[in-house]
Amino acid sequence: MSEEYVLTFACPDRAGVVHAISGFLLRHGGNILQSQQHGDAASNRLFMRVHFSAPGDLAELRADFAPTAESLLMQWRLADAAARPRLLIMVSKYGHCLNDLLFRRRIGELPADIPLVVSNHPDLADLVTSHGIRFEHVPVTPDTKQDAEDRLLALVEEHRIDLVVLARYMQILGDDVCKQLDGRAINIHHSFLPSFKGAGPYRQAHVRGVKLIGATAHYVTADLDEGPIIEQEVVRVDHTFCPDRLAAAGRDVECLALARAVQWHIQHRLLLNGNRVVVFR
Ligand SMILES: Nc1nc2c(c(=O)[nH]1)N[C@@H](CN(C=O)c1ccc(C(=O)N[C@@H](CCC(=O)O)C(=O)O)cc1)CN2
Repeated sequence: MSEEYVLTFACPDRAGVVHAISGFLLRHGGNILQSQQHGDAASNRLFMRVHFSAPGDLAELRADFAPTAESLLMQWRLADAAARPRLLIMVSKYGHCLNDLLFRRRIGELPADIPLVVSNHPDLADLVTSHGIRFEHVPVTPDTKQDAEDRLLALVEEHRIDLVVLARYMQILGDDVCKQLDGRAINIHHSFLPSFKGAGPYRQAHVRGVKLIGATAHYVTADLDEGPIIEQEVVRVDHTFCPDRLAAAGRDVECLALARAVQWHIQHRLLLNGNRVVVFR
């Protein structure tokens, strides 16, 4: 019986890479469903995403592909396209992005399991439990920050989490957590980065008198709001918008940018290229 898989890789760009991929697929009776590639001139690296169907199993495919990947100096991943990833969502007091993701999961648009939601405030417990999902309140103070982050990593391990989603979580994660979650944590920043990093971007935007505000979904790194950008969305504003109205206008674009980024990550459409992201939409 054929299963569906997604092969993603990056490697030094050279003649013969696509030939090697097609040879691998032919050996396994593979049928390409979607293939995308990007040749990055600056780094002379080739990025590819190949969605294909093939009989056989993941372990067998991985074992057969490994020597090819090694010979081409590939950074690669071969995933089961039907596997349901496990998400841990983190939130503070603003629940619009959390609510949007929970709704998308409930209607089947977001094909992922959400074993639990973690928050440093109790405010959104009812929303989470109304979806039948565990809510874990992990308060954060300067004295408890390390314990809170240890707890987070323990929960990630205990629940076999594939992706941590910071859905307007308003605490800065420490260097160790960021290292442990490298490439596996996405944040929604409520500005059109690189403008207005850090706290209070809508207040900053109001002071600056901007005519566009936006939201940026990015991978989390130790450098606050500097992580590789995955998706951005903007909305027009004007001089009549106070900071609260800017925040209200921003809510929809925050939800949209984050939902797209999470969806693309779990569909294996995102490949890191240094501090940039190749997005095979
Ligand atoms: N290591 C990282 N941690 C976090 C990131 C990140 O990119 N790297 N993104 C933030 C989210 N964020 C903006 O999107 C953000 C959150 C919090 C702050 C901030 O100054 N927080 C204060 C406390 C605020 C409060 O208690 O209400 C602080 O931590 O001192 C700025 C930006 C999530 N974490």
